[in-house]
Parts: sequence; structure tokens; C-alpha cells
Amino acid sequence: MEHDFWHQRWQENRIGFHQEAINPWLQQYWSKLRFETGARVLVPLCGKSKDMLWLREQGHEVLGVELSDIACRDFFHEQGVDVAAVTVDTYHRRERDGIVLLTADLFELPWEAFRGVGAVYDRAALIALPPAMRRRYAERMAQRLAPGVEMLLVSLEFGGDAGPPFSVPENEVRELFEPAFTVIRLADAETTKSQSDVAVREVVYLLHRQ
Ligand SMILES: C[S@@+](CC[C@H](N)C(=O)[O-])C[C@H]1O[C@@H](n2cnc3c(N)ncnc32)[C@H](O)[C@@H]1O
Repeated sequence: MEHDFWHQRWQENRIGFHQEAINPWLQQYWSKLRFETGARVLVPLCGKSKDMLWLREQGHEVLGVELSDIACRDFFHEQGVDVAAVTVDTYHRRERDGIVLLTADLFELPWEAFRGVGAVYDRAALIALPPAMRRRYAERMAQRLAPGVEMLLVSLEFGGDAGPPFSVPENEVRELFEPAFTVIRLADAETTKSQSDVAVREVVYLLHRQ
């Protein structure tokens, strides 16, 4: 998607993807991942997800990367604090109590920004991207993550190519990430796509960087 698409969504507050509750898959399956105590968790395309608060409560440092400065600002504002942004190179950085949010294009971030990442949580990141960008995303993860780093990925499967959110079925997840990652399908459940009655399956994967 073009940057403008997302900036407009945030400006107009059309953020149906945002969840007020902590994601149940995250709570159920995060303990399946292997990481060091307190590992820094990368949350790509993080929006203002409250899941980052849950990860922080588990003792992690959190590194969220998000295109929209509105999202990064509002994440902290909704916790009752206004955190000033510091400009670093081409992006904005806000930090408070172990949560760092970078207002940046994930694909433009330099290597150093990924330093120390020990785990990844992807909810509505891969599925927010059109096909060619999904390939770039998987390549970027393979380039930037150290061997042994694991990712919890929540994907969606439904009929049709329209999006976002896009349907990314298991064969595509494997095609994108293997062999750089081993891919384990952990669980799935039927849900309903918002604003329509299309049957949608949410699928949770554990990815292990080889
Ligand atoms: C579907 S939303 C999901 C947000 C969050 N993961 C959640 O669960 O609420 C996708 C987010 O990715 C952001 N985004 C899109 N392209 C991006 C990029 N190239 N780099 C960083 N963020 C991006 C959008 O602004 C949007 O907030």
C-alpha cells in the first residue's frame, strides 16, 4: 500500500483493525516462543496496539515500528503521557518505560534499528501488505533477524484477493518464509471479517529463523 493510504486512514481515524483488548492468540501462544528473559520484541507495523503493553508487562523491551506519527503519539497519549518525539536520522523516536516507538517505514530502517531484537510479534502486519510488499517484508525479516530469533505470526485466510487485510494462506506463508525460517502452524479458528459476513480463518504460526 502507498504511505498516503495509511496516513489518511489514521487522519480520518478509520482504524477498524485496532483492538482495545489484548489479542487472545498472543496471550495463549507467546510462551511457545523461545527467547531470553526480557528479550527485545520487534512489533512491525505496530499501529497503537495495546498488545505492546501486554508484552511490556511480560518483562520485554518493546520496539514498535509504525508509519503513522499519529499512531505513535496516540499510543502514549492513551496511557496518559505525552512523549516528545526525538528525530533520529529520518525517523521519529519516542521512548517511555521500556517501550520504544519509531515513526518510520519499516523498509527504510537501517540495520542498527534492529539491533538486539530477540523476538517478533506480527499481528495484522504481513496481512496489511499487498503481494510484492509481503515478499519484501519476509526478505527483510530474514535479513535483519539473527539465527534463532522466533516470531509469532497471526495471519488470515479467506476467499478473494482484495485487501487490506489480505488473505495470506499457509502455502504463501511457507513460500515467503521458508527456508530462511522453519514455519510451524500452531492453531487456527474461524472468525468473521469486519464490515462483511465473509468467513475468515485466523491462523497462528511460529516462525524460527534458521
Ligand atoms: C492493519 S494495521 C495493524 C496495526 C497493528 N499491528 C494492530 O494490530 O493494531 C497496519 C499498520 O501498518 C502501518 N504501516 C503500513 N505500512 C508500513 C510500513 N511500510 N512501515 C511501517 N508501518 C507501516 C499502518 O500505518 C498501519 O498502522
